[in-house]
This record gives sequence, C-alpha cells and structure tokens, in this order.
Amino acid sequence: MESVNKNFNNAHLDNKNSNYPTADTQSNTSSEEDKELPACERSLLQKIVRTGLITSKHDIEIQRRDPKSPLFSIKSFELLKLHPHLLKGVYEMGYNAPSKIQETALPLLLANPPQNLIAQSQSGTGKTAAFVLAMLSRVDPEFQYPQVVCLSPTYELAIQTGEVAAKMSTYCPNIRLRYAVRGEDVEKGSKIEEQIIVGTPGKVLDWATKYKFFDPKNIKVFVLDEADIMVDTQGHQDQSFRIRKLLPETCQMMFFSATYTEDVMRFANAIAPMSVIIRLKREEESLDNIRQYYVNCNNKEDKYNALVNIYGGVTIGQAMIFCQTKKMALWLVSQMVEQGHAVALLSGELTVQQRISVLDRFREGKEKVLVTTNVLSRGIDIEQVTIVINFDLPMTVTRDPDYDTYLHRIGRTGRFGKKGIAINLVSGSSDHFVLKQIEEHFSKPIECLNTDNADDMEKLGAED
Ligand SMILES: Nc1ncnc2c1ncn2[C@@H]1O[C@H](COP(=O)(O)OP(=O)(O)OP(=O)(O)O)[C@@H](O)[C@H]1O
Repeated sequence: MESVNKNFNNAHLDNKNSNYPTADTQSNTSSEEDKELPACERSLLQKIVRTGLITSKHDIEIQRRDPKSPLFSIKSFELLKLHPHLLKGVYEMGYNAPSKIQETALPLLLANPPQNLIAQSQSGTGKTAAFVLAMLSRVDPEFQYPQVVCLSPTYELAIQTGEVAAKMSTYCPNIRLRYAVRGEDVEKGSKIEEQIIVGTPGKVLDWATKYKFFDPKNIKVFVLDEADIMVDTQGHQDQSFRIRKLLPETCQMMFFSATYTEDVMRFANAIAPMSVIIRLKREEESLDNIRQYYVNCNNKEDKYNALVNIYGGVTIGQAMIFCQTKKMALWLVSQMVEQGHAVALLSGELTVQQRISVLDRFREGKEKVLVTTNVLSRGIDIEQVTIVINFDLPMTVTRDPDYDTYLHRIGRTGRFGKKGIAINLVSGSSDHFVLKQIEEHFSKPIECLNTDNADDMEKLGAED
C-alpha cells in the first residue's frame, strides 16, 4: 500500500511552480507603491521561508471548560505513546522536543476520550505539526475511507499542510491523504478511499454533500486551520459550519488560529464547543539584538554606491533591501544586475507561484540579496537574514515615520542569539528628521556609518 507522500496523485506537489493559481491572487499593479500582501499570502510565504520554530518566553494560558478532564504537558514526544513509525517520522523531521504549544496541545489532542481544542499562537510556533501528528495518530489504517477532515483557507495552504503530513508519515505506509482543492476531481459515483482529506471548505462541502464521495459520519477528527484567515474570507465560515453539522457528535474538533479576535472566538465556539482553549502570547519583535546604522547619501546613485560598498564589505549571511516604491526597487535591481550581482526581486506584481519561487531561491541561498517593497514589510521573518537595509526609510503617505513598519522590517522575535544589523540610507533633511524621530521613538541609538571608511566597514563584521 502506498504511503501518504506517494499518494498525492490528485495534487501538484512535484512541481510547485507549475500549477499554482494566479489570477485571483495577483496584487494590484496599478499603484506606484506595493500594497501589503493579503493575510493568506503572508501566511503562506512565511511558511515557505521559515526554517525553524519560533520559541516563546511566555507561558501557555489555559482556559479549561471541563475541570474533570486531565490536563498536563509533556516534555518529550516519547511520552505521547505514539506509534513507533510515527515517532520515527517526527524525529526524522528534526523535532527533538515538543514546542511550547505542542507540550500542552498534544496530550489534549491525543487524549481519550477525545477533547475539543481551540489553540491560538502566532505563526511559526508549531501548530501545524501538532494537529498533523494528532490527525495521523487518530487514523485507523485498516479502514479505507476518510476519517479525518482538515480545512485550510486556500489551495496553497492546504498543500503546505499535506506536505507536513507526507513527511511525518514517511514510515506509515498505510495512511493515505487526498487533497480536496480546486482543480481536483473524483470520478462520479466513486468513493474516496484515503483516510485523510485536506482541502478548502467549498470543495470539501461539495464532496460531502453534492457528490457524496465520502460519508461525513465516519469522520473522527475535524481540523480547522488558519481560522483567522477563514473568518476574513467570504463564505468560508458558513461552509465550514455546514460541514461541521454533518459530522457525528463524537467527532473531535481542533481549531487553530494565529490571532484571538472576537470574530475568531465566535467562530471557534460555533465549530468547537466545550473546548479547552489554549493560548500562547505573541513574542514581540524587538530591536534589542540589532545594531542600527545610518549612511549619509546625497541621492539615489550615492545610496547605490553605499550599498555596493556594504555588499562588498560584508560577506556573511544574507541581506534584505527595502525600497518604498516598485519603481525604485526595479531601478536598484537593474543597477545591481548590470554590475554582476546576484539579486532577487520580490514585488507586488508577481504571481503567488513567482513569489514562492523567489523566496525558495533566497532561502536556499541562491541569491544573497533580496530587494523588496512593502509587500514583505510585515510578518515575514526570514531567519538567515543578517542585514536589513532601508534603501528608503519607511514612511506613511503623509511622509511621517512609519514606526511599525520599521520594527517589522528589522526587528526580531526573541530568538536566542540572533543578532542583526540594520542600515538606513538617508538623503536630505526630511530623511534625517524621520531618522531622528525613529531613533527617539525606540530609544535605541542609530550610529553613523561611513561606507568609504575601512574601519567603519570592519565594524559591520564584528560580533558586538
Ligand atoms: N517540535 C518541533 N521542533 C522543531 N521544529 C519544529 C517543531 N514543531 C514544528 N517545527 C518547525 O517549526 C516551523 C513552524 O512550525 P509550524 O508550521 O507547525 O507552525 P505553525 O504555528 O503552524 O505556523 P503557521 O501558522 O505559519 O502554520 C516549521 O518549520 C516546523 O517544521
């Protein structure tokens, strides 16, 4: 029998770049400034570029509905009494110990009788890995019909979840997964034999009700992922709820969200009543580990020269360069490419598939420099980036300092030992004024750097 990863014949895993939808996910290209990406795309790109866990200093907050049910946390995966093949898959993924959210979520998710769970923690804290492990553990591979349904807000996010399931179940050859996403079809009149369905709400609802490709009464686990994105998407809440109503009373509900707004909680309580609610406070970005500099420049050509000096002077790590407009980003990239530098450009007019491909290459180190606009200013955390350069300072439309964007561009979440360098290229008195305000706002010094001075440049490479 085939394992999960060998059985994604209804999806396009082999060539990420060939089948991603584009039309409805393209950004507006008409404006001069790139708009920020929609939440679902940000979430996807963040998953693509992330290479590790976001660890948290905070404690889990637990709101328990049923005081009789046991609640404990585990410090090792062994304590979960997983099937040995599943445990092997977990270790092979490099997960040595459970993350903070997993410590509390996993015993609950695997408990008998099954418990409903609502879990909220920021992206990157290990939610997907937690529910995928629970989904795989609950499957009975002896039976050839769907037992688990997992809903994701978009095609791409569903594929990401499926890929985690594929890896984790490498040694569980009898567990199989089916994608229920746009473009996938099941032969009319036939029944799905795979035990896990991962898909988008509309498609799953159609498969359950209109085509009856599977019997919802056999579903033991219902996962709703990225709930905050679901509530923002027209129709998803309603479709999810309609699916939920088809499921048996005993079905275990697992509800995951990166945020905890009123809308999300209303949705959560409708989907997963009588849940244990666990929350992990967001790890705030900070400038603590960042050395900040500014370089005096006369014009954009001067900025470019400064950049080339920095680029030549610092050989470690990777750099991200932020421009305020697409036009400026294009100009900068063309200059750098002309001089033979390997640079990548990420701007708003790219399709989802192009963005993924740019970020994949950057993450793999094929390009050392990524030039981007505000599309990436928020919520994308590329760990291996050691230098962030503000080719243009972040400003609001009224040309006031945009403190949030500054922090999001260069700040780091409290990951131990991650130092960074931020360099602001400033030209003209208004830039200087904005820089001064930024310095005062964060109460952190921004030092002057002369990129023509060898001693100054040496500072950049120094450890502290
Ligand atoms: N216990 C663990 N040990 C080490 N790495 C882990 C562990 N759990 C998850 N990871 C890794 O950490 C990263 C984030 O995990 P995961 O995708 O599960 O987080 P998430 O909270 O679901 O984030 P998102 O909301 O973006 O999906 C992934 O690269 C994942 O492989």
